[in-house]
Amino acid sequence: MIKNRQEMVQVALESIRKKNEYSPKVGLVLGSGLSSLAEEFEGDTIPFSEIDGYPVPTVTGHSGMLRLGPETAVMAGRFHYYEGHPMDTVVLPIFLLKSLGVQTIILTNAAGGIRHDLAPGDLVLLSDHINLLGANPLMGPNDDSLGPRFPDMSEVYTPDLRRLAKEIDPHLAEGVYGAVTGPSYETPAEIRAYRTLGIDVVGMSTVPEAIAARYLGMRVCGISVVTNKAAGLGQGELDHSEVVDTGKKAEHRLRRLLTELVSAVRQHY
Ligand SMILES: O=P(O)(O)O[C@H]1O[C@H](CO)[C@@H](O)[C@H]1O
Ligand code: HPA
Repeated sequence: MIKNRQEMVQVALESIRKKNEYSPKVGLVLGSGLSSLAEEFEGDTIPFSEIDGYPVPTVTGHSGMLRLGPETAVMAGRFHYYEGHPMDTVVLPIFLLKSLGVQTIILTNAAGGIRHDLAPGDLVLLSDHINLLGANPLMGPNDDSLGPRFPDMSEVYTPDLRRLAKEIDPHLAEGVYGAVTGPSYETPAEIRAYRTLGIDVVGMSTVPEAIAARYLGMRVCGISVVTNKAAGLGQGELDHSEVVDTGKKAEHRLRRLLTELVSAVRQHY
């Protein structure tokens, strides 16, 4: 299985290297409705369809492009477990970013707000996560040359990066992200249960990527855009088109945070 993943990385890397030779140190993954933020970062745009062996996102709001430049590699779109991908594919972008030279990764997502003070449009800096996916991307044989069999997860979201983000946006909320499989949204009873577990925002991504990135020794920053109040807390039904629309509306504040965070990271490390 591991060989398979590393082969996938190698094949993808070779096709990218035919297009350019950049080795940026900062990587970003853009969640639902956030793909157009890729244009903020300098680089060549490589559609996922031109990366050998790479899948194409099936979810609206994920454009499916890599923007690869001298300073940043931006994945505009991601692969979710609920799309039917194996975990190896869900975290393929993270292994690929690592092989491109990325040392610091900023993971963004759209999420439902569970904590009462969180409203649609708010940004939440992730302080920690709870994995409710029932799977871990590191299951299977371990390649000790990449990372340890039992990687520590006591500080997944690098404190230094959280401090830098709070300096840029002092009003940034912080919270715990809970990852569920989806694709059905949660029931109100599940949301009440997740609140008692200590989950502040809920979504269907990010955690496998964060685990893989820590395993590979990267610094990790996670940022959720609250696109809706979680099930049972707001009015009406949840709808992915509203998630995408609200994500787009929050782009202005996120744009500033991401661009300034990237420059702070470049100065800091
Ligand atoms: O986490 P991202 O990719 O931003 O997407 C979020 O939005 C979708 C649900 O509306 C789910 O895929 C959820 O995880
Ligand atoms: O309410 C939600 N639940 C799960 N995933 C989500 N992604 C955006 N909003 C949500």
